[in-house]
Amino acid sequence: MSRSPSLPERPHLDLDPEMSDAERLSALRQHFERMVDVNRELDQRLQNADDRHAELVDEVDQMKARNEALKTASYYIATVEELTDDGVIIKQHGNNQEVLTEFAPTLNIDDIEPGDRVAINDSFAVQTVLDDETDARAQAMEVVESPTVTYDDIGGIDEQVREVREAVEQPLENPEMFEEVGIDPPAGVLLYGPPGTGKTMLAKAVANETNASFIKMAGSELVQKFIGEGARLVRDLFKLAAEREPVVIFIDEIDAVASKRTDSKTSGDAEVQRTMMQLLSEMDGFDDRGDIRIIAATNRFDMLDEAILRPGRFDRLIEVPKPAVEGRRRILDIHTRDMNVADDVDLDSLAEELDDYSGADIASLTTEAGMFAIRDGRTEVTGADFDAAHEKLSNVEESGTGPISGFTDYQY
Ligand SMILES: Nc1ncnc2c1ncn2[C@@H]1O[C@H](COP(=O)(O)OP(=O)(O)OP(=O)(O)O)[C@@H](O)[C@H]1O
Repeated sequence: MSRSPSLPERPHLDLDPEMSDAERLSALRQHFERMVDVNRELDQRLQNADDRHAELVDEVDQMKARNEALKTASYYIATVEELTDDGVIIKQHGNNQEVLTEFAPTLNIDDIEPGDRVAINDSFAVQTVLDDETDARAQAMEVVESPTVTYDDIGGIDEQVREVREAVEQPLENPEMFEEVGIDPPAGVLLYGPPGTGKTMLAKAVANETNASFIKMAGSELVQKFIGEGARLVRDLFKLAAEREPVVIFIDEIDAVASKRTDSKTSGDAEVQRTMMQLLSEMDGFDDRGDIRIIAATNRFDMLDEAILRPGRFDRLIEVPKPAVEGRRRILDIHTRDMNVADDVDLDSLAEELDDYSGADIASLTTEAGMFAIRDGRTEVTGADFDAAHEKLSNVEESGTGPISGFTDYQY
């Protein structure tokens, strides 16, 4: 803060008793003029201080207004259910409480429809209609117009690729076949198996090969990140899919929203249940959804609620295991095809050694081997680099500190 400048010096009147009257008069006149100057300066300063005071009062008023606005801005979020003659029925997010309430007079009732998200104050009166949910949607869903993964990028799970193609590709490309034969195509495909075995890749590759868009939603995020919004986001997911046909919907970690019912009645469980019920109801209305195929994935098959496995829902189960030795060899091929690999690298014996490695582990191994070469200032990756990478990843396994996905014991 700046200090105010010191006050002007008070003029001093020095009258010598020896002075003549004329000299005295002149001294008094000069003194008077100096006093007038000081007075003028003080006046000016007073004026400045008044101006500054007015400015500060203005600032305080603005801060008060902003503070008020901030206080009243802590609204709750609700969804409009129905507009009635007696008022509007809203449902609060989080606790699902239904309330008959009214709109703030500033809102135009004609702009509001059932399904709109609104902000409500402490007395439940609707204050604002919120924008479309595109933000939450964008955060909760990964949308890829045309994924680039192809079946050639996936190794060691040929049988699974074939099954997924049959269940997902056929209904998208030859729907008339199913009509002629008189059967419904599988509604949903559930891929289950340990992490990092290529489940996501498989879903992306199918979308790519059928020129479909790919929309991914992670079950865990629905219940952890978007608390209270899971059911709505599931509804949005299917709405968005309908806008983008043909499309492959991929729900990763479906166990997070579709695990067996527990006895506890905590609100968290209730929220998960609501999300699952929404998913089931969307899937049940699937017949007339046209070019939408749905694939889910889980590492925890044992946890799944049987309700989601009923016919018409996820009725095609495909296990995606860790690759056997030939699969590992193929995955090594895939992940080294763009690498500058030295002649001494023996991928056959490496594949033998990588027992229990998932596809993702093999991808990490090749990257790690490349890093060893780079650290050494080489552009060619040698057998020793692969050995060093293997040893490093095995140490990670022993210390149990991951990132290696395949080394955790998952029950599936
Ligand atoms: N079968 C495979 N062939 C080639 N690469 C693979 C294979 N499986 C995994 N990978 C590699 O591992 C990465 C992760 O695989 P992906 O995300 O498909 O596994 P996931 O089974 O979906 O895992 P999670 O269950 O953890 O979601 C891929 O991007 C790829 O580099």
